[in-house]
This record gives sequence, C-alpha cells and structure tokens, in this order.
Amino acid sequence: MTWLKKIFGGSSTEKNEAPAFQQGEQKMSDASIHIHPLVDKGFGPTDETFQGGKLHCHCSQNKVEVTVKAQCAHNHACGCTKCWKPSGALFSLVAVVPKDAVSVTANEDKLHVVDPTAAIQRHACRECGVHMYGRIENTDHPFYGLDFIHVELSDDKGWAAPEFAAFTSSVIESGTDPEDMGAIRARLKDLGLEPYDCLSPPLMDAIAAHNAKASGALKKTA
Ligand SMILES: N[C@@H](CCC(=O)N[C@@H](CS)C(=O)NCC(=O)O)C(=O)O
Ligand SMILES: [Zn+2]
Repeated sequence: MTWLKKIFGGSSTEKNEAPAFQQGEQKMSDASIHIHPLVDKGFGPTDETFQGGKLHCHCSQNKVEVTVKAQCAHNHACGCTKCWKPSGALFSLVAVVPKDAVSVTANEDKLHVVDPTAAIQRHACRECGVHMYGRIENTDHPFYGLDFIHVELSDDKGWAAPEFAAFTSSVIESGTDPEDMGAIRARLKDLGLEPYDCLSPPLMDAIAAHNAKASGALKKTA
C-alpha cells in the first residue's frame, strides 16, 4: 500500500497476532465483556485484494452513503469518548484510508461536523447520529491526508482486520469502573488486540518522527 508508506514510512504495519494466553493454559478472559460487535464475534481475515466499498448510515430511508475506493489500514478498537460506537459497545472500531479515496455519494445534506474544534472533523448523520467519516483539515497534522472510517457501516466484506486497541484507559471516561480494566485488557488480549493507552508503538513513532522533522530535531529526509 504505497499511500500508507508515504504517510507512515515503512514500519507502520506491525501487526499484533500474539495470543493473550499460551496454548494449554486454562485461563480464559470474560466473553461477556462487549468490546465491539464485530470484534466479539471474530472479525475474519483481511482480503489482500479488497479495493474498498460503501458505507451507509443507520437511517431507515435516505441513508447517507460514503464510497471508499481503497482498502483501509490501521483498523483498531478505540476506547476514546469521541469516536462513534454502536450501542452497548465499549470500543469504537476505526480505521484510516487516504482522503482522496473518500466521497459522499448520497444524502450529503444530512451530514454535519460533530465538533468543529476537534483535530478530526467527524462528519455525522444529523438524524441517526452515525459518524460517516472523520477528516483532518490541518495540513501540519501528522495524519493529514487520512480519513477515519468505521468499516462496520459497510456490507462489503474484506476490510482489513483490527490490529490493536487504542485509548484503552479512556473507557473510564465513558463511565467504566476502573476496577474492570484488568478484565477488559485481558479480553482485548484474548481477542488478539494488544491494549495501548494511546496509539500503537508504530503510530506513536510516526507521530514523533513527524513532529521531530517539523521542529528540526530530525532531518526531513530521515
Ligand atoms: N481521553 C480522551 C482521548 C481523546 C483522544 O485524544 N482521542 C484520540 C483518538 S480518536 C484523538 O486522536 N482525538 C482527536 C480528535 O478527537 O479530534 C477521551 O476519551 O475523550
Ligand atoms: Zn478515538
């Protein structure tokens, strides 16, 4: 995926496939913890030939439609309070795609920006509340050029599988008891999603490298 290399460099697709418990161990995580519907039931493998698909909002009629002409990357569970989650889910499922691959193809007039002051301008349906895509407008932002999408809004199969869990501790800000965090982290690990309290190490490295180039601490060619 050349667009991915251009933005994140060569080391951004490190995938965590380590199981939480070694084979033969008896310990099981709590399957009654609802991380996200697509994650709880097992996501299925990434289709390497997949070229994108359509996303639809939850309205019964006049659905907002977003067409995405690319496979997504860095699909992950996000526990922050800002990312859209289906009801009952502790985490959002969010991925990035190049912004040029994203277009609104129906009922664009129903969209509004949830928080115009946020780094990610989340375009949501005014009627059902679903976030259709998030765009970074600040050209200096490390992730400028990428849009954020929720692949669960698509009936198309083959989207890249989630790789990790970000902003795990932030679920407390939505009302989760801090005492439940051990069980939640164990469940994430069991599902193959290593929990981080910010982003994954490769993404944090990409952000730091971007900032270091902007400040001059790193040469722009590095
Ligand atoms: N602890 C905060 C974290 C929010 C946060 O920083 N979210 C990350 C991950 S989506 C971000 O990049 N936010 C930028 C934004 O919301 O525009 C919360 O849960 O609200
Ligand atoms: Zn988030």
